[in-house]
Amino acid sequence: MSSTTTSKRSSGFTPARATRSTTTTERDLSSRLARTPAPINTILPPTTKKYKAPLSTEARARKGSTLPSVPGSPSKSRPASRAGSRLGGESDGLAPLFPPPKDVEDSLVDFETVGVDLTGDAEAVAPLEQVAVDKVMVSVRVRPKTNSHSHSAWSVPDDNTIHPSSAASPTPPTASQKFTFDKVHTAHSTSALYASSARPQVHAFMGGYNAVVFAYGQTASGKTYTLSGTPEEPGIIPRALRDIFAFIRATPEREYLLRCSYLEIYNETIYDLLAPAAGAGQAKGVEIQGGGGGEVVLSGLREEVVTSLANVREVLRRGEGNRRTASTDWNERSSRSHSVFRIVCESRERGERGEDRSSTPTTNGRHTPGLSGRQTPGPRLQAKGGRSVQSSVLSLIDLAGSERATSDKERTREGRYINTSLLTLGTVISTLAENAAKGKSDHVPYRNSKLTRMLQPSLSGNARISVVCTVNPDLSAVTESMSTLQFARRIKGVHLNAQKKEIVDTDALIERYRKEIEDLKRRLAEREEEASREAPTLRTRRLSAREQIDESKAMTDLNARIKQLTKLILTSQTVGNGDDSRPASPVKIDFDASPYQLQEELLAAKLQLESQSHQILSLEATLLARPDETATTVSEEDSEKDKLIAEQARTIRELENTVRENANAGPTKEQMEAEWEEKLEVQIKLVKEKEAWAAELVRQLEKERRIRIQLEEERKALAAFVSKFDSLGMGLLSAASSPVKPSPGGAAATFSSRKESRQQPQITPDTSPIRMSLDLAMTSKMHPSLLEQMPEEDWNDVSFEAESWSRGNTLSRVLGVSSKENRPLM
Ligand SMILES: Nc1ncnc2c1ncn2[C@@H]1O[C@H](COP(=O)(O)OP(=O)(O)OP(=O)(O)O)[C@@H](O)[C@H]1O
Repeated sequence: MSSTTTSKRSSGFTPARATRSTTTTERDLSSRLARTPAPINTILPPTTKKYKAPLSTEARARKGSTLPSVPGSPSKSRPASRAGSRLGGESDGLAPLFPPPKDVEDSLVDFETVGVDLTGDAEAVAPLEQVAVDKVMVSVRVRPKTNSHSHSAWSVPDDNTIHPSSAASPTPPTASQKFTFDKVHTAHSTSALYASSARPQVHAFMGGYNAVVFAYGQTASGKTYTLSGTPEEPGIIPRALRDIFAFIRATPEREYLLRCSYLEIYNETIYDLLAPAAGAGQAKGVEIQGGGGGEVVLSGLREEVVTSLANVREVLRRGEGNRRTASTDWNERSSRSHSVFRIVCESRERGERGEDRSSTPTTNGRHTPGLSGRQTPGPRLQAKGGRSVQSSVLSLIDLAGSERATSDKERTREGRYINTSLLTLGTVISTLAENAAKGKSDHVPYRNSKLTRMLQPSLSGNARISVVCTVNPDLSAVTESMSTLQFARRIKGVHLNAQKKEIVDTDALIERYRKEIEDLKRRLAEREEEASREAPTLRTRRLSAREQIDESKAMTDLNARIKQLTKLILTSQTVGNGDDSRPASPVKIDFDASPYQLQEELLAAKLQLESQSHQILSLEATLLARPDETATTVSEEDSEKDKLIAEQARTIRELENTVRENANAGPTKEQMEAEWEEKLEVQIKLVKEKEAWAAELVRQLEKERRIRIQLEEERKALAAFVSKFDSLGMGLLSAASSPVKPSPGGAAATFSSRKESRQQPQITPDTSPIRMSLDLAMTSKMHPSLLEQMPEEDWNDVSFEAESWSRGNTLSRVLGVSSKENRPLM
């Protein structure tokens, strides 16, 4: 069992179901209304027509009814009207005050059966004030047993009496244990209860009286079920709303403005259930102002203008969704607050075209009758002094139930607030009843709780009040049920004196709207008149295009505002059947539109028609011009298209696959970059090494080149010397004295033979700084030594300078001259 406070969302009723039944019945009603003069008000005196239902005590008594009398039921406090006596049958005309339909649908028939045929006789109208009820209407509803095997604690011997059953009390009930009320209900259905206990208040409200209906009782006794109901069994609130709209439809001589508000009193704070933040629990509290004998003003409470049943249902649903409910030891969805659904109704008489009838009095001071030719209380009110608007409030209250302390702290705290406010309500009621019974005027502690303070104007007399006390049939709840019945008995003693409220035109919203509409219409007419004074062509020439657009926009705006305001004011013609399920009429004529606008609309419609017929003609022509093979062409085209589409789809699939594969298979870009960076570094390192090696190689080559040059020079010098030596014949001389035997051919031949065994300077791998034998070998091959490059014949041509040779020990030193100086002599 959850102990959290939550929003109550599901209670309500099924719009569709409620709607269907309404539609049929209300259509019947409309047709009947068209045939017969419409009734003025359901709470007006009756005709001689039959009534099968419970009449008030007095009516029953007068009629000599066989029905048992109802002790303590509402009594008439004022004299019967002339109308009542004149109409015969019912002597005082009060009997149908609580018309008794079998079902809610029948309620609509009541508008006809209750109606008074007053055609042409204004004097026959019974003043509404004179049919005021001066006592609270009290009903008891015993909830059905949840366990069929258990015994009910209560016996209901007739429609008005209740006492403890033998299961609850073995001895016969004493007088104080027998309770008599206006009605005792035991049925599962709310239909009969609504008809007897709430509809009269709803009708009084529509007639200009404040009215209050509230449910009082122990927790889980059925208060919310009675007020809100279920989708299958609508409660008092949805039924009342349906009746309100039916009432407007049946009253063509008046126009209405309806506003709704929905609040709850939780832990002694008032919350607006329609405030946008209400659902989030952040709604600002509502303050009660005034109340000292006058009206209370609920400052900060949002009121929404409603124009249809669907509209008001939406408001109701929204508010119910924001109510605080929680699971308790006794009720799975217990209301943790008192909730109040309020409807404000402003109404006034209307003329033939909706204008203010009160402003067109006839010469004899009376007012022109409406279309139906029937009279309403309106003219009489007007005669009292100037324009007036009736304003009334209907409050439908679902009180939280009294309860014992629970194991849950939060629930106990809530329960304490609930019990305190209910106790205050009980005290207020007791004091009021005592004051009324003993003619006293003791202080009434209205201010001790928000609930009683808010109800002060109603409880102090200025409202029709109906209370439904709900009773739990369980034997375990006898004490609480007894206490509920005692409260019901006490409240029966409270005296009421409800008065109609007439407010001056400036205070009423309906009047403000009507005035604004009239003002807007006047401005529109002025503009039209101005426009019609000039010929259209002249006007078009005089005004610039911009001015024409502005003017047209201003006219449209004026018309839109007029329409908007007109929509808010409900009349029998404009109010829908409420379910919004009937398809809209194809032709909608706005009777409030100006001739100028109607002409404009007509012209636009004609132009649209013309252009549409042109379009149709040209389409027909195109169709005819098409060759017969259209069908095949079309199918071929279609198959081509299909192919193309299939191909495109395949390509897309392939591309998607490729993308997917690529995404899965290959390394990522980052990985590639890292890998390539590594490779690049290796390459750079290699290049650097090669550069270093190349530089070293160049250095070695330079060195070798210098050595070769030197050797070359030495060789040349030597060759020159040898040749010189030979030419001087010194070779033979020396050979004689030399231990070395001169070879045949002289020094040149010796030189030549020695050449063979000559040693070449080599760069070995050991000498290379980088020890790359292969490269070095290749380099040696690529760069052969200069000696090797010298052609063989050159050696033979070499001549030596004998003098140079003789001057030095070593060859170079011997030569001691440049190669140029030692150039061989030719
Ligand atoms: N007349 C009835 N017929 C059938 N079921 C009913 C009737 N009255 C009450 N119930 C059922 O009894 C249960 C309790 O009713 P409900 O919530 O209306 O009590 P409550 O008095 O509003 O309680 P609380 O004060 O805790 O909010 C609900 O399940 C409701 O459907």
